[in-house]
Amino acid sequence: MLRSTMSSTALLLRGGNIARRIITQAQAQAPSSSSLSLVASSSSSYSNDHHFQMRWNNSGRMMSNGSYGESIPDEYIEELDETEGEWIGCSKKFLAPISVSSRGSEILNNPLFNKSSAFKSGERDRLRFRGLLPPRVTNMQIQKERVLQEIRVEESMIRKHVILEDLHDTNETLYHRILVDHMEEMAPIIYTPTVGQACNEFALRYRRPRGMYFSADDRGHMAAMVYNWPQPVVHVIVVTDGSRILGLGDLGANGMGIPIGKLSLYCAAGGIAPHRVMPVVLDVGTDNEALLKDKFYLGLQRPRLQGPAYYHLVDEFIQAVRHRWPDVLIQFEDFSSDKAQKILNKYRDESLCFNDDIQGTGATTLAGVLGGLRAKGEQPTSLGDQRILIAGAGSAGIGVAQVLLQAMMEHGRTEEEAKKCFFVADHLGLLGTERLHKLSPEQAKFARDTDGGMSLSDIVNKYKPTMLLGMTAVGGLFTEQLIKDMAKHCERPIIFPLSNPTSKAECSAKQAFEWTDGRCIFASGSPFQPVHMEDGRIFHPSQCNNMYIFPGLGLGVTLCGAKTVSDRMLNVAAEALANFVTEEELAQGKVFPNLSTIRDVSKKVAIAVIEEAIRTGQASKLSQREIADLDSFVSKKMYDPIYVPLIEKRTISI
Ligand SMILES: NC(=O)C1=CN([C@@H]2O[C@H](COP(=O)(O)OP(=O)(O)OC[C@H]3O[C@@H](n4cnc5c(N)ncnc54)[C@H](OP(=O)(O)O)[C@@H]3O)[C@@H](O)[C@H]2O)C=CC1
Ligand SMILES: CC(=O)C(=O)O
Ligand SMILES: [Mg+2]
Repeated sequence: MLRSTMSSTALLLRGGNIARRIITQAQAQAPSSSSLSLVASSSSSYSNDHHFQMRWNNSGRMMSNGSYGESIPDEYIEELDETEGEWIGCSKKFLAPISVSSRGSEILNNPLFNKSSAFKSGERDRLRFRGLLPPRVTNMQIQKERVLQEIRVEESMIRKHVILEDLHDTNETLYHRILVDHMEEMAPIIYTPTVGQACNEFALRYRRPRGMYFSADDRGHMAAMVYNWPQPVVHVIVVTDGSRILGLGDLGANGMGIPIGKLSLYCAAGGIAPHRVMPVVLDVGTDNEALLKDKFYLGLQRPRLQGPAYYHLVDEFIQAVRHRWPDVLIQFEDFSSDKAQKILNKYRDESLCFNDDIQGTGATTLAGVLGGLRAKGEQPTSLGDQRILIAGAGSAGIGVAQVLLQAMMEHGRTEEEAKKCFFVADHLGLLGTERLHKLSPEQAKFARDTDGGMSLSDIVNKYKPTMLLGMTAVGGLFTEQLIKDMAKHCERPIIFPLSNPTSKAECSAKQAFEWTDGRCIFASGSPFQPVHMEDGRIFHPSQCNNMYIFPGLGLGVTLCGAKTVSDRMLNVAAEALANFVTEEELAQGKVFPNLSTIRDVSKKVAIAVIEEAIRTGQASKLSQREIADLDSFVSKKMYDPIYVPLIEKRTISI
């Protein structure tokens, strides 16, 4: 955008490219200007909130915020000239420099700032590490190719994971660039299924600190401990107590791999800046016998805290982080189901938090189910006509049931009518009212008056469900007979084995397609390869994983300043995700968009969530101008991993 007056020209720019060329362009357009102003909104890197101005006058003098000026150093211009970037709209994208107080090897050892061989010669001099790097300067593209080559020649998924996490610990910008550009290939490495193995082997492979640990021994210290975190502002925390990591059970402090993996997705898929996230393990001990005896295990080797002592510890942690960062979003992740719902119920109305396994999974599955109905040529309103068998009555199973129930009610069903659509089973069979006293209030809602204890197989044959959703963490639970019975009663059954990692999936994609002769609509928690049938048909399984919801949900609520995460927000997030699936994808049997589009998905989810926040008066941070163009506002705020010029703090302060 170019604003011009008689005496000055201001360019409003975003992102990054070449300062000198911008100035030249502006001079050409406004040759009579006596001064030029570049207003660079640094949404591009490091920050969702840095915003500063740099001004140059026509004789090449640079003034920061108009108040202080000096000549632009030649090497600085040269460096910006060489910077990669792209044009945005009619204007040049400008890389807003980051001023740093560190120097020399401190910068090279800081993964947020390090660019390794991509540091230009001017930066090497100014920041005093000339000679500490090999002389040849390469760009990010070359670096990316080298890492991709290293990953691709490696066959073991865990070794690929190690390569990527090493990069994460040394150069976050390159790490996130690779995730953004190759999400489909990288997600199974940094996330499910490989993150399961990474957690199992976390202590063995421990290298560098990442995240924070609050342990049972830290009681009374947490309010002070939060100030040990080096970043002044945190937007998103993912916290686990390690008690139910994927479907792998109690992994104690080894569960740290999950918050780290989820937050990588927050940055790459959701556009939250990496220095604004904090992975956390609440180490309350472990009941995993093997870990209690493992000499390499790094968590507390004692039984888990239980009862009031456990909840006091959780509370101390929440109060501590809220004290330092009142607006931070807390995502509860992989807490065992007995604790998960209680913690959520306690904090959900008073602070910005949600439980990903309950609510994120619920919203994601709703989107998949709506996609499935579309694929069958049915309207969303037909949701309330479905018969839904949910195997697994833990956080995930009940979370999905709650979100689907809510959606049915939004489509006009009463709660009593909607509840009749559900058949929820645990390892004792169908939840029935005869064991209400043993069920949580959330489970009790789905208990049926008749047939309590009925097996999955009997439920399928008696009630002829149209959907079979698995959240049991029991690999192979969906047998050939069960799936064939589903297909006998329903032309196009929706079959979602959602347990993670792959070894815990209730059935594989190949099994589901083969046993239904290709008629099922399939999605799984962990990814499966396309299935090639003997008759030559190819089926494309989708991945139904909460990664499609939480990054956008988090982006939306943190950008708009929401105080809580409401049920409606989950519902609109699910609809935004469902609407993103194209007719072409549906025709291929996919009910989720391709992972390569996940940043766009997250943007749409964030916008839907913000619109809901605006509707309910929760969007306290937004100006009228931002509200008027949410698409551009959210796009601008999304972190994009590109190298930003580093300058010494004394030159310009942000
Ligand atoms: N795809 C995704 O996005 C997500 C997937 N998940 C996955 O879902 C799974 C479950 O998570 P969560 O709910 O927290 O775990 P829980 O352990 O709390 O729940 C598991 C449930 O499965 C039941 N179950 C166990 N065996 C059987 C059986 N043979 N038949 C029927 N039900 C059985 C358990 O019953 P009982 O209590 O009686 O033993 C329990 O109700 C995990 O594998 C997790 O990775 C979770 C979140 C998101
Ligand atoms: C995906 C996820 O959150 C889980 O399996 O727990
Ligand atoms: Mg989880």
